[in-house]
Amino acid sequence: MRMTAIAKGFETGHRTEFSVEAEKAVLVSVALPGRPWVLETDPCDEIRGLTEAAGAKVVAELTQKRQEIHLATYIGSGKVNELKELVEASDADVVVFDNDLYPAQGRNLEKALGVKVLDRSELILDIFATRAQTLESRLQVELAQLEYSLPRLKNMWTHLSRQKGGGIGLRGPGETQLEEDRRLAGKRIGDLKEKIAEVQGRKEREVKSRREEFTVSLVGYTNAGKSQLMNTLTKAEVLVKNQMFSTLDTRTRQWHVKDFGKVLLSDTVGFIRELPHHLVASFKATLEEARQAKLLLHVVDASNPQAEQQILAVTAVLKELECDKNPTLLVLNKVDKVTDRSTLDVLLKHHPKAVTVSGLTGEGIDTLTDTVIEMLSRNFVDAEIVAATSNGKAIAYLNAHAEIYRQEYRDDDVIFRCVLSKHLVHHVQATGAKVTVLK
Ligand SMILES: Nc1nc2c(ncn2[C@@H]2O[C@H](COP(=O)(O)OP(=O)(O)OP(=O)(O)O)[C@@H](O)[C@H]2O)c(=O)[nH]1
Ligand SMILES: [Mg+2]
Repeated sequence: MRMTAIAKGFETGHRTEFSVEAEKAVLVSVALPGRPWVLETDPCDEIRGLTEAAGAKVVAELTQKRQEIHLATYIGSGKVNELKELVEASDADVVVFDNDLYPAQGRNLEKALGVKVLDRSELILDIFATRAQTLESRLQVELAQLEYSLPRLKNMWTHLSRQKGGGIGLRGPGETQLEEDRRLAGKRIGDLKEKIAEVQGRKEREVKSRREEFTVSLVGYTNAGKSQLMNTLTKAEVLVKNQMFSTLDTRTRQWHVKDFGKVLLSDTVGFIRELPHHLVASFKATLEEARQAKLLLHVVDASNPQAEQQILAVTAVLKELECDKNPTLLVLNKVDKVTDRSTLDVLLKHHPKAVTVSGLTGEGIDTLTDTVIEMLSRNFVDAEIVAATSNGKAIAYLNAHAEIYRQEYRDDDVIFRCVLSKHLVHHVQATGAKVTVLK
């Protein structure tokens, strides 16, 4: 089944086999020592949201607490039987695991249950595949899907070849087909990587060309309210939806910040805990704006009981993307929806520098704006720079990196008044120019 999916992917540019549109789904979430949240009041909350985002209808849910996974079927055999009964009673078409399965576990479960089994990564990849609109995100999703499927393909192949052990003359068309699929998949991965590297290079240059501008990126957990905040701040009309992964492509809009000037604000794809690693890697190009932003606004749904864990998940992804050194402001959003004030107080106690807002009602937006101005100004200085007219290095450097608002010549010197990123001051000084910080 997975192979057909891959073969199809070659023609259409994205996989459709795992699409769970209008199907009835049974959810399974397994609590393991590293996944404590499964024990909370609504353990299937997130996987339910994901399944619905993929277009399926949830008909039943099952949870199990385990110390370690069952190697063959992830859950124990008693639970497999219970799950089978549940599948039959609810006439389900698909079982969705909130955990990631080994390829063999997926196959064993499909055999035992008689229905399709998807794991968490496959489900997320499926949502991305059906949402990807631009060429860039389609390439990125296809690469992530192929990379996720390839080991599964390999595994199937070894399994078959072992079965046929020493089978000279027994090599059937099945195996040839598998080898062929594997070869094709490998080649396609290579082609995709090349194309994505091209996109990435173009994107990096494009974003770098805006380096003198004040660039701010909205990042955060999926459904945290990033797009809503973008609309409120810039009067843009990007899609806002109570659905996970509504936004896949980065959108940049001008934000006119009172008393400060023009800022470029970007809305980006949302993150999720246990985000498939391949997806993070292949979405680097889409997240280039965030990687090069002067300031990140980390948007949090403060009304979600799991807000703290979501903050941790986002921080982990930012680290993987090497964005963890960018100045970041934590924005506790959806305060209008917070019913229990004490949960907000706990969040503020852990993150005393955070600001509280509601992208929907506009509450707290002024404070957010003031803090953004303060943070952006803190990283930049107004400077007067005196360089000899023969100091080509300094002049080229300033033209490339500073926002020059006045330039005059005196004797053999050229005098610039400009706004410069603080950490660039010593680079300019290193060229022999004299830098005076004005404020
Ligand atoms: N009550 C309330 N709801 C909000 C607020 N901000 C956003 N929402 C709702 O939350 C849902 C998600 O909002 P989006 O702005 O699409 O979230 P996002 O972070 O862009 O989500 P993805 O693009 O899917 O990652 C929508 O139903 C919004 O109407 C807020 O301040 N208060
Ligand atoms: Mg969005």
